[in-house]
Amino acid sequence: MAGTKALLTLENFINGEFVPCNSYLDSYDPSTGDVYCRVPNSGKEEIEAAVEAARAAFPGWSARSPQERSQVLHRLADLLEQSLEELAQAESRDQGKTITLARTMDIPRSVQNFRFFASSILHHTSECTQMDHVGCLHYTVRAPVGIAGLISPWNLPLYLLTWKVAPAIAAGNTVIAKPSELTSVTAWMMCKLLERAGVPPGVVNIVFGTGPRVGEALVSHPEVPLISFTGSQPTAERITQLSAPHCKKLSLELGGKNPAIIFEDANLEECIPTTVKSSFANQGEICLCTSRIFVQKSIYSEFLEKFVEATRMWKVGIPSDPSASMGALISKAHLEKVRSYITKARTEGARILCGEGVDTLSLPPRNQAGYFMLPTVITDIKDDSCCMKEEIFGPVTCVVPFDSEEEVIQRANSVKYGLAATVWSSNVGRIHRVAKKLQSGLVWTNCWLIRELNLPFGGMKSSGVGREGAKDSYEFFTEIKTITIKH
Ligand SMILES: NC(=O)C1=CN([C@@H]2O[C@H](COP(=O)(O)OP(=O)(O)OC[C@H]3O[C@@H](n4cnc5c(N)ncnc54)[C@H](O)[C@@H]3O)[C@@H](O)[C@H]2O)C=CC1
Ligand SMILES: N/C(=C\C=C\C(=O)O)C(=O)O
Repeated sequence: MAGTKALLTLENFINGEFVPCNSYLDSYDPSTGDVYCRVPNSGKEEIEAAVEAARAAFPGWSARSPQERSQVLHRLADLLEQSLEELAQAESRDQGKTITLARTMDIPRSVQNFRFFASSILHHTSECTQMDHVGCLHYTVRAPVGIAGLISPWNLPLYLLTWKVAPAIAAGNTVIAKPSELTSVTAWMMCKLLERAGVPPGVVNIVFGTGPRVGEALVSHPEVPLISFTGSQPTAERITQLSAPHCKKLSLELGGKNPAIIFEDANLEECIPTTVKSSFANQGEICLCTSRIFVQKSIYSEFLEKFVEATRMWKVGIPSDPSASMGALISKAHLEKVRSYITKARTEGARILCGEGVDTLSLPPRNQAGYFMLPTVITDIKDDSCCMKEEIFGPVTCVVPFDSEEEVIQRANSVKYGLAATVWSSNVGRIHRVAKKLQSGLVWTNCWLIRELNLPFGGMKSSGVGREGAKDSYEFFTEIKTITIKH
């Protein structure tokens, strides 16, 4: 444990109050490798206290009208927006992402998550059918499920936490959230705003700590009937096992091995910068990032040359540098894992065209121990290489050629994941055909990461179970009942 004097020390937020913990974890600044924060190392005891608070708050909160809950969400969105700069600085320091990304994407999207669900909760309708021949009318009603367990990852900390908290409380649930132990700061900062927004004590409880300890205590708790999780596939498997004895409702948003398919009639002027971004945004630490680029043979050489040139312009810098496109990776262990894939690719005879081991990264002396690496492009790699099959979750992308539409669809679908694909072509018929055949929950054509929050978000195959979005999140966070009236 590092010296604790100047360290930022977080506390759990239970029943509307900050509560100290008797044990703490070190949290690192990814840009320097220094410990700068202490995160509560909570366990069963803290989960018990949070469950008690959430249970007590449920009758009052769930009885409020959607309009009343909506107003609270709007107030919270406004307060987050007023703190945008402070939150962006904190997110960038805690996660290693650039300040520019935190300012323009993470925090604005967190604000938008509350505004979006504050609005969408007002517009749901229920179903009604009639059976005149037996004198019956049938209709459905929905009710909040109860205490929602929300587990979020380290790559988009506040963005993904609020994407769960907002729909859960909008629908009338009370929540216990567990952010990643690697990036807990902005969740803790949000807790400071809850009372002013009018969130009653116990409606939002945030308990910090590790997955195996506090995460499992939350998942296993019999009074938490639903778990919404975003993270890795092995953790999802564990959560599924622990939930099974209780038949919990599960929403699992997992990883990807996302293909970009680039046909010879693609507009490369748009495709290249967007594919650099889709490969390396947030250090490649977004489940939607591209990591396999299939390019039609006739334009392969041209694409590769221009893509590598554009990748070399994707500036790696310290997170606080507003001109940087990429900051530091989340942790030393993760950096080593990502690098190990490049070593494996090299051993298999693949070529590294730029980045790790090819180009030189220059950093200020203070940041030499930070978790930085250059965006890396691999080619001459086989489809069955681990770099083409496994989620690397870092700034590494593979580029390979293809001949025909049928072939590329089959190769794009040949991994266990099915989250997000991009297709680049100016032939609209082909775009529809290919998009339809891809085993992918999301297909972006001639663009990437343009989000329509109303529509279903999520993956197929090992990329997850369930969808999130206006209607999908509402359905997940409520139980439906069918009522029959004989008249
Ligand atoms: N959204 C995504 O697709 C993400 C994918 N990943 C992938 O996962 C790999 C490992 O990253 P991790 O941080 O270890 O991801 P993870 O899946 O272990 O962590 C995500 C969240 O789950 C919690 N958690 C971990 N074990 C748990 C358990 N047994 N019960 C309940 N909660 C648990 C963590 O504390 C964190 O809050 C990454 O290299 C990346 O490939 C990681 C984060 C996000
Ligand atoms: N779930 C993830 C990203 C979601 C993005 C969005 O909702 O826009 C992830 O990277 O884990």
